[in-house]
Amino acid sequence: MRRYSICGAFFKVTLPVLELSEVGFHWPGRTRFALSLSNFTVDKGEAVLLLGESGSGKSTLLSLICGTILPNKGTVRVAGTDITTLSGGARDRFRAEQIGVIFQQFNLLPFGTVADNILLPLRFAPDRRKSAGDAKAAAAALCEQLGLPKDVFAAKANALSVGQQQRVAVARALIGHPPLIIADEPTSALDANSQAAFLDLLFQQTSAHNTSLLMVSHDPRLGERFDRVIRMEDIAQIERAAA
Ligand SMILES: Nc1ncnc2c1ncn2[C@@H]1O[C@H](COP(=O)(O)OP(=O)(O)OP(=O)(O)O)[C@@H](O)[C@H]1O
Repeated sequence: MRRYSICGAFFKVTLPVLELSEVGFHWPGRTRFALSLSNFTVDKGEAVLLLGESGSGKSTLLSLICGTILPNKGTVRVAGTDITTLSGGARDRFRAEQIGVIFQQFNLLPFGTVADNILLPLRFAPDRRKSAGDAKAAAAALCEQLGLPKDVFAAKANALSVGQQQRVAVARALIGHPPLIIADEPTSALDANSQAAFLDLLFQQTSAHNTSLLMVSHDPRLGERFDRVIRMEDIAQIERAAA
């Protein structure tokens, strides 16, 4: 938070948790897809749904936000830090500290236990570990809040149902309260009832900690649950050269 003084009166300004400015990106060696985006922000505690057709660059944008790829130009600020200025290793550590990621296929360690999977990001993120407090107890509490039975805590991830794996993926993203949660189509494989239940769980947790959420989906019906709905074409220009 910054404080500004105008005519002696102080105003507090909360910086966005995410801010991309004047970003340009194309995949190395590929000239057929280029993304440019002048400005996009997500505020603290805001839940934003990002819609877009297949191939419109949604996952590419999430990768730029997570710093797994770098833009050719522009800035990507997460919690006030321009991640394009960080080295590869520093970016990995920064991501582990600041961003909880829920992948489409959950990306759990299949032979790791539920506890191993939930605690994984804390291994690379000492500040997030501190903020989790007693990490094992925090993981167990998240399991309980997310409706995972106690006896699954020591089970291997590959022995869980899809719904249980999804809850583990949510717990892994939430542990230690990172300021930003990124979710890439986490509900695409679910029926309508399970989608609603998943969003209930996610919103309960993000609201409790004023966490920002950016979720990608193909499904505009989810929009009513979010503070803001945007389409890729509203925020980015995509150039697709002919083959
Ligand atoms: N690792 C990669 N290397 C090269 N090109 C890629 C890579 N990943 C995606 N692309 C290309 O970038 C473009 C946008 O793909 P992206 O996956 O970001 O779209 P999307 O909107 O997430 O699609 P979907 O909804 O189908 O997941 C496509 O032309 C795709 O072929």
